[in-house]
Amino acid sequence: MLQNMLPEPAYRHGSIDKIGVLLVNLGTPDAPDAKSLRVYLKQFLSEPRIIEFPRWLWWFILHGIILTIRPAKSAEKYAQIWLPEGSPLKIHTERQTEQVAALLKEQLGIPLVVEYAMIIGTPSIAEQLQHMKAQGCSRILVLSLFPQYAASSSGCVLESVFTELSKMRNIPDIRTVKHYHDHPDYIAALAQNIRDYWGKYGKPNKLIISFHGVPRKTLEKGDPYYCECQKTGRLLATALALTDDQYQICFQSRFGFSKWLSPYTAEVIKELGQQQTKRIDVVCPGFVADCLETLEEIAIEGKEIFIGAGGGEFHYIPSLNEHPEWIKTLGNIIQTHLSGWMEQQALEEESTQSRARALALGAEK
Ligand SMILES: C=CC1=C(C)c2cc3[nH]c(cc4nc(cc5[nH]c(cc1n2)c(C)c5CCC(=O)O)C(CCC(=O)O)=C4C)c(C)c3C=C
Ligand SMILES: [Fe+2]
Ligand SMILES: [Fe+2]
Repeated sequence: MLQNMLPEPAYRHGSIDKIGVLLVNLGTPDAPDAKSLRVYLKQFLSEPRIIEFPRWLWWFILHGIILTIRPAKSAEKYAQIWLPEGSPLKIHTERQTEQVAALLKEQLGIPLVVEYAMIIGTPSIAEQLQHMKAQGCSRILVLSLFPQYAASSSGCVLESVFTELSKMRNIPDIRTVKHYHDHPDYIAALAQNIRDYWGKYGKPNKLIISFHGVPRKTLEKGDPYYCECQKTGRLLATALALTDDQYQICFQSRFGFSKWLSPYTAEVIKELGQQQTKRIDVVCPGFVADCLETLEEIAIEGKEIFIGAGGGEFHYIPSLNEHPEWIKTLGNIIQTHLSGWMEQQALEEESTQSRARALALGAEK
């Protein structure tokens, strides 16, 4: 449909094309207030890959109930974790992007354009793809920052990317990373982060490995998310040499009344509290940046549940954030997926330079 194509920057002969890397995370509200939360939740909960429910019925539930109650309640939660510089999710994603860009520049010696985008809110995937094209990127690698693939997380990233590409006249070469749940470097970074924590604060009686939940129905419909979470959890426990009774995998953040993946983190924590467990540590390997779901739901609410039920010490182990092993891992995953492109880029640069030299010689004569 030609008339729907987006305007294109003018084609320039002989310009050196660049390679771009786009890191994508979920997105976060602009401020911890009810107005910003309303905008954020409306966009989030209108996404068909997040809410698989008949559209017309959902429209009434969303506008009639959820968007009248939830924004104020969620804003109060966000206010408890908001940093002076802004939302933790955004701050960590920005820092990860800057740090991996610096690492790749040092390792590869050729300039890459490294940006981040969000599924919900800003900067959007659409605007960042356009921005990268405007900077001359003719090859773009999109890395979904969710380690485990779910239709509602990495699936959303891929759909947004392909929708935006479908509107372009001059479509860049594109590569995508949909998951890396069992990548040895990711598992090693998670294990190192935990060992660093235990080195400072000692070890718990049990390690709770908690992932964001999704509706149970999605597993029955073929979503690999549950199995990928189990595999990450198992590999992590093996890397830490934990026995079966020293760890438990569970799922948090249930939304609504339908069955979600289980066991539910809140119930597991409560039971361990009731059994008067001396100490539990919770880690959330599905979130590579700390956010509302880790800092509020686990570190604040989870702690209240455990202590309230009679448990002893509760520790939340921070996400990978800017851990050096994680930045190295990101760099390694990116480099693996750029294979072939780097060599092509070097050849193109060489031929553009020799053409420029030949033209300059011709002009001298
Ligand atoms: C309503 C259904 C939801 C599905 C399905 C879902 C999947 C899903 N989400 C993440 C990661 C994050 N979710 C975050 C917040 C959040 N999640 C939902 C609902 C669903 N998520 C809501 C309504 C919210 C908003 C907060 C609230 O009102 O409770 C966040 C935190 C964002 C932040 O700003 O800090 C993350 C990250 C994954 C990985 C996932 C599927 C696997
Ligand atoms: Fe979520
Ligand atoms: Fe939550």
